[in-house]
Amino acid sequence: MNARILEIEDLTVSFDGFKALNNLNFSMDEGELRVIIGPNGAGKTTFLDVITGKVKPTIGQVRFKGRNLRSMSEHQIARFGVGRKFQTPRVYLNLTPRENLELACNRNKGVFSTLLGRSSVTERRTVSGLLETIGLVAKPDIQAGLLSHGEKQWLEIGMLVAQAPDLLLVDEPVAGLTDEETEQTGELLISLAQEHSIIVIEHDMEFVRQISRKVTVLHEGSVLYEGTIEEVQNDPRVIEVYLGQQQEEVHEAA
Ligand SMILES: Nc1ncnc2c1ncn2[C@@H]1O[C@H](COP(=O)(O)OP(=O)(O)OP(=O)(O)O)[C@@H](O)[C@H]1O
Repeated sequence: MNARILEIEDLTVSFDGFKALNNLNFSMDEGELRVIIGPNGAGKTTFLDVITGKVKPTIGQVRFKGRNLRSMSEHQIARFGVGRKFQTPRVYLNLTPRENLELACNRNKGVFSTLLGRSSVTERRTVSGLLETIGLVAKPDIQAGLLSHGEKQWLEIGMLVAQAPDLLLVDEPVAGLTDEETEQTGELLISLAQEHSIIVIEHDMEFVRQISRKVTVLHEGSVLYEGTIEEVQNDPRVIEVYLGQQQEEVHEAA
């Protein structure tokens, strides 16, 4: 059995008395690719905020690699192995994909020395490996601003991977992507899951079906249900609070 990478016990986060997370319990093993779904306001973003240290638990604890994160700053937690990908890509648009990845590989060595100096052979090999992983071998030297939205997302994922995080948190990676880009993003995350533990928050159920092994459903700040995608889709409570509403939205939009 794999070791636990993340263990969350009795976690409550209150904002002025309102419980965004309410006595939440959660755990995942090393090497898992876990998808988290749930209606708007369920607490998904707050859940990621607590893992990265942006928000501290009001009650309860988050243990990552066996260590309670309470006393650690956001920066320390990032260095300890938690990488986070936000919804909007945060890449340097005026630099090329190769330069963006070089910066990420050298983040600890200082930005200016990287821009001015030559990268070492090892770093170049790492960068070319990353370009291959994220499917940008054909476009290493164009301005990142000219990449499609999906390609920018992959570039940012590559920049996170360059930091070799143990746990990768990915917030709605396929919002606004084409069907083809969505599928390629799924393939990328599945391939990364061989070396990293990954949590993905997503609303796109087609995408969830593509990538997921185990799905956690959040509702009103707690775990409502956990299971395979088939189990989740057939659970009456999940249908009532989330999937049923999604169906209605699709019909209304049609
Ligand atoms: N800083 C804050 N102060 C007060 N309330 C907050 C704060 N952050 C989040 N909340 C509230 O906590 C609840 C959970 O919010 P959260 O953003 O975590 O949900 P979510 O599941 O990510 O929703 P969405 O899918 O819409 O992004 C919401 O009701 C939100 O209004």
